[in-house]
Amino acid sequence: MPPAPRRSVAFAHFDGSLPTSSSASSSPSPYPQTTQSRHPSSRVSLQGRNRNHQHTLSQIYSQGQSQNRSQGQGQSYHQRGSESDNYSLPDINDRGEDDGDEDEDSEAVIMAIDYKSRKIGCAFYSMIDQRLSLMEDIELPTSECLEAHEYATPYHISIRPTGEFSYEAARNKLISIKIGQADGPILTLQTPGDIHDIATDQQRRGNLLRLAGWVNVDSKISVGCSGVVLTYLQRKQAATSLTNKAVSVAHIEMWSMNDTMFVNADTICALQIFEDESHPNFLTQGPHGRGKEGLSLFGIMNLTRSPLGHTMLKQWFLRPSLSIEVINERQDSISAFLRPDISHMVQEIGKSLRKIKNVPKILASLRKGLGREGRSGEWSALQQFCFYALKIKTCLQEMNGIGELLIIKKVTENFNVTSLQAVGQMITETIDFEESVSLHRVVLQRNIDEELDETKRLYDGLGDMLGTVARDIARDVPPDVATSLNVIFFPQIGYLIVIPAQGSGNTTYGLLDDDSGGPAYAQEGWDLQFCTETNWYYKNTQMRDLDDYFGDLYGRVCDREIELVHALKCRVLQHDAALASCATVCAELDCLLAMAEAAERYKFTRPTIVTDNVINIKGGRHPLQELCVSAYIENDTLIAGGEGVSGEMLVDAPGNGAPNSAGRSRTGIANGDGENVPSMMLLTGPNYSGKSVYLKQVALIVYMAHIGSFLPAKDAVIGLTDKILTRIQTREKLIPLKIQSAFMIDLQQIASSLRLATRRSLLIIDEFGKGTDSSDGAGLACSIKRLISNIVAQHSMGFIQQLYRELRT
Ligand SMILES: Nc1ncnc2c1ncn2[C@@H]1O[C@H](COP(=O)(O)OP(=O)(O)OP(=O)(O)O)[C@@H](O)[C@H]1O
Repeated sequence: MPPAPRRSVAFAHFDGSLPTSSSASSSPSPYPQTTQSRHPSSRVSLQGRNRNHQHTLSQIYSQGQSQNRSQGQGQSYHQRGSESDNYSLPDINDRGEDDGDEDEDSEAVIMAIDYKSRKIGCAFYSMIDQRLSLMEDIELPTSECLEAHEYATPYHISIRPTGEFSYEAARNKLISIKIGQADGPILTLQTPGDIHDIATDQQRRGNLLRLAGWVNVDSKISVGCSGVVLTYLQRKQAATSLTNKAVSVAHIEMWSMNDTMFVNADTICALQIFEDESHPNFLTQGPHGRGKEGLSLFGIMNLTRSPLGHTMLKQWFLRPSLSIEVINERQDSISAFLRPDISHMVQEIGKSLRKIKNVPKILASLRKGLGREGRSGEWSALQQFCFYALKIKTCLQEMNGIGELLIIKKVTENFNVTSLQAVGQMITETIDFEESVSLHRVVLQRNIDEELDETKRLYDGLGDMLGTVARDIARDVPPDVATSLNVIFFPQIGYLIVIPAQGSGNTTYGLLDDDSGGPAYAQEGWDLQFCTETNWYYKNTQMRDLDDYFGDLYGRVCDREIELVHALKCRVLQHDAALASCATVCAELDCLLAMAEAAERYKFTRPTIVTDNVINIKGGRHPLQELCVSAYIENDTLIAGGEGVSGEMLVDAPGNGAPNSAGRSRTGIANGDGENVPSMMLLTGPNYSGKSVYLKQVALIVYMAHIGSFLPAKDAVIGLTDKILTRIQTREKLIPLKIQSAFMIDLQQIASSLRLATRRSLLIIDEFGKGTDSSDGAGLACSIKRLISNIVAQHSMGFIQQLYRELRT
């Protein structure tokens, strides 16, 4: 794994448009609250830019304090920031004149971004509404690893020292400050010196509990980023002496990226989307060892053939899409790849994909410069990639009737035949793979360079030549020494005469007459270089002539080969962009083929994705449970968010032996046929009747629909759903302070879910309140139902599994 880039922080001043989020404050947000209406500029500042330049995520953005501010100052800020990790924040006083412009400052957004252990976290503070927003930590697979790059950005960037990103320090900072009244600021930032004296232990505990209800304190990297932002604000406040204008945090919230469904760690865990099992091999266990996918949705659907496909599919699973175009496009491709008449072609493409290695990683390694000339395995992987990419393109072109697919368009545009052929040919003509394997280094073909060929020829004949020289020298030595005299070549030392050490019965001749371990023979003019137990090594004039004339032939071969491989690398890297984009499309193709294969294997069907706020599943199944029971009973679901009126439906548990009961609809929302469609469902039933499985089944089906997959259902109409929120499992171990009871964790989970829920969220609640007295639990369930009804009044969709019979009666 490449070393994690150093941590960093962004200080950004956007135009005031932010991604949507659910706030801890009840005050109306000036920003659009629906996914559809998110301001595009927030994507430019965070997603748009960083999607193209993932590397820059490890840097710090601070958009020009204003676009008008002198460029020189912005640049020097940037440069100073890039000089050293220890670069301190811009001297606020230095910028005093500019900061005098309070209007500009009041619209500033300060953002911190951190990348650590393959996860990225982010937090930002918006001056305009005193809002501190934290992101769920997002996993970035290795191929997307961040590298520090210099980009010309319209932001002020400062790389901050690692210490400022400390999770503990950030959490302590958040909980150490007095939290204001509901209608006042949540946090009032004091100067750094004051901060720890403010809250009592009891207040700190209370603050932590409240904080855990607002944001996911398990998103450690984002929490660390929020600490950096707060530190910046504190310093700024201290430096500008705006004592009468204390910096306050009025809202704390979670935010998610545009066009991505919000699925937090609780949901991923509760729905078994990923399931890390420690590897059976002891050596690969541990914090940095590779895990093993257990029984999980990703585990059963990851039928990708290439490492690139695996990585991309994981990304698709981690970030389900909210773009109906993206989802439909994936579904179209899956439908096409399932056509029986092209199945043999699809198989061929699958075989080709299997041969494709992690090309972006190889290219990144080649890009790193001199000394990184690639191993023969990497060159072979690139060569194979070119060959199989061309084969895939040919196969796709031969498939009739699927030319309209976007993936085909992408293949046509991104599989640059000229580049692929050129790179493939260059590598084939240059590298001798058989020799490379046997010699464990990159060996080049003959006939590509005269100098290399000549040196190799000399090197190949070196053994004979040295034999001739040895025989020549042997003429002048006693016969019994001549038989064992030799001439050899040592790298670095050069050509040497080898005389055996004096053995038993040997006579000592010449200069040396030591009969205890000396050489068998030595001549005048022979300079001793070194000796071992068995041999003595000399240089004479002849050896020196050989050194001068031939030198280190092997070294010359290797040096020349390195030069030529470097030249090859430079030529190949001219096609870098073409190869990288081709690899990305191959990964996408691999994911689509994997989803098509999963659809066929598990009998999934194509859903209809709509913008209406509805979930209508006919004959739905739980994709994992159905693999574990001999006969899985299918169940229907119909809920919808409607205009104005909230609806709820009381249904009996679907049962694991009987088909889903119809359910008695109460105040439902009328659908097109005049029937009432509930927007909330309360599910009751005896133990072991399949309630939990049913709830998870619905959530999983909605989740899978947003990945673009086919679904385990006879038929489904799924409305775009911005969040899947769950209160299913109590994940005690992730809460860092042991001041919460299991019941408190339940309450926090439900509190944060209710806070995050919007009109298009799916909320699943199972076994809530079981940690307390049953009458208290029933009361809590009732109040939560009422709260949900309020959200439902804003047209959200929700499920509650009600465990209390009291409520039913
Ligand atoms: N639709 C189904 N078809 C077949 N088997 C099912 C179905 N749904 C659930 N099961 C099986 O029934 C068992 C019980 O399911 P589940 O845990 O969801 O019940 P429950 O009602 O939530 O139980 P409890 O009230 O004890 O929490 C599971 O082992 C599951 O495999």
